[in-house]
Amino acid sequence: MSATPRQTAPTPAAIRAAKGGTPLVALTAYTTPTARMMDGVVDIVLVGDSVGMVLHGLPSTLGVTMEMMILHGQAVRRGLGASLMVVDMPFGSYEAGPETAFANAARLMSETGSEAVKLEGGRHMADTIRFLVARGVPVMAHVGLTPQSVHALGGYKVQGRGAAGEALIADAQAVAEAGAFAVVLEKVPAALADRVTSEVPIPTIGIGASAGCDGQVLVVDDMLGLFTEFRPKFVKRFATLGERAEAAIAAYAGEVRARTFPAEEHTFADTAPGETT
Ligand SMILES: Nc1nc(=O)c2c([nH]1)NC[C@@H]1CN(c3ccc(C(=O)N[C@@H](CCC(=O)O)C(=O)O)cc3)CN21
Ligand SMILES: CC(C)C(=O)C(=O)O
Ligand SMILES: [Mg+2]
Repeated sequence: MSATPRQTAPTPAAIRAAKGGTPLVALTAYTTPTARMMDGVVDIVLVGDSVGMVLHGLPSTLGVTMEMMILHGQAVRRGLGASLMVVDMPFGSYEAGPETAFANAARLMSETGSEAVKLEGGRHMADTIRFLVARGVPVMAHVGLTPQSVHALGGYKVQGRGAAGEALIADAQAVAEAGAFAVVLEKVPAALADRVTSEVPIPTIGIGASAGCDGQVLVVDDMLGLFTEFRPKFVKRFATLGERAEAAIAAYAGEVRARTFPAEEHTFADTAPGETT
């Protein structure tokens, strides 16, 4: 939406209205300092349930709880003032029905201060999205590869290839018609992502989709090279901070063992005029 850092956060309505313009920039964040680094530089900050895999070592997003999303959401909120904050609804918190979904969405928003929630699913979640939107909960939808369905899908596979493309378009149309202000398209063929983007009236936010989407999202630890357990093809490493961190930790261990750290500059004399620390 803007090249220079934004001063105020866009509203969900502004995100919706940005369809077809300058691509929307989204990233995940899970902590205050990371949120501060991206505040106003990106349009949307997503407290993704990927936090379970990225920061907690879980094997999938299925074990992520409301309590985890609330704790990380509160941390991110403290670091943000000029980007829209969206919190993922965790597995099990919205699928049973609209009422349960509303209770949990309201809890996420009231306890974290987020402006919106995101949930996974297309046509089968349309009634729930409509219910939430009618009650003041802005909803970002997520179709294509929906990681909370990893076992039902049989892995983190490309979705919507061949004849399955029509069903994916119907999913994206359904969430738009239900009132979602944007939709994440994950791991779908580029040509399908372009078709969804041209046919669906809300912004498409791609991850493993296409540059033709109305915006892009990545997991921040992936693009910084901090998370290296697995690397989907759609991840570009804009930095290799993990390697640099490992080198720094090894250097520290070496200097401690060689007694070269701490050096004199890191230690304190018994008396020092004017020194208070
Ligand atoms: N660090 C991280 N990045 C993500 O993008 C991410 C998470 N965690 N956790 C939640 C979900 C899981 N996601 C994933 C996970 C794996 C692939 C993937 O492409 N995995 C394999 C292929 C597996 C297969 O084809 O069955 C790969 O090639 O790396 C894609 C999205 C996206 N989300
Ligand atoms: C990758 C994004 C879209 C997500 O859902 C997450 O980080 O959990
Ligand atoms: Mg997620």
